[in-house]
Amino acid sequence: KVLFLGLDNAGKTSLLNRLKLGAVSLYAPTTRVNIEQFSIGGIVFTAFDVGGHEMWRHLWSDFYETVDAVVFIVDSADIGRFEEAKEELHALLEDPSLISVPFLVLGNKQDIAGAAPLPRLIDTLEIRGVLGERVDESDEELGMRKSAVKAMGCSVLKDVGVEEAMHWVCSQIA
Ligand SMILES: Nc1nc2c(ncn2[C@@H]2O[C@H](COP(=O)(O)OP(=O)(O)OP(=O)(O)O)[C@@H](O)[C@H]2O)c(=O)[nH]1
Ligand SMILES: [Mg+2]
Repeated sequence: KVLFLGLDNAGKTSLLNRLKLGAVSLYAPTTRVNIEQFSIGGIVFTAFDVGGHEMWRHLWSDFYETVDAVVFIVDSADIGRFEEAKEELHALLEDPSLISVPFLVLGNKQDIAGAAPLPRLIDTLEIRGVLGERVDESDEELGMRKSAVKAMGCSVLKDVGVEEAMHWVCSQIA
């Protein structure tokens, strides 16, 4: 079970359809949640794609208990919303019920000219200190994590980096 989270317009529903159907089209903003199944590398995934609009974010926590991985998707070109994305991401990383859940931070929309490259995204989201298999216990804020955190870039639209991203997720839950 994998949970797709991130701000509205980040590309969660596009990723879901890329993985399930191998194609993307245009989707209305998600209201509540889409749940779909697909299989990758012999693993059957149930993906929960929860609406990213502020109106739906209170639903995110309904899924924390059941998930094996979180994919947090960021629109790498929407620089004006990095602060908001950072706040939501850090709240998730610090949530006690997600402490043993691996996180993939996915810098989507790398195809857009002017999109923040991955290293810049990592710095802006202030996640350099949590990346890795296991977090340094001395990190005061985020040092409680017991699972891996990884950051990768991709373009769901162009289908670049998506397979690699899901490989990493598979490696964490298999
Ligand atoms: N250029 C570009 N656009 C993308 C990419 N992925 C998604 N988009 C576009 O981003 C917009 C939002 O995509 P959605 O998948 O609907 O976003 P969402 O995260 O599900 O948004 P909510 O349902 O509101 O939470 C759409 O116009 C997509 O076509 C990408 O890799 N590159
Ligand atoms: Mg959506």
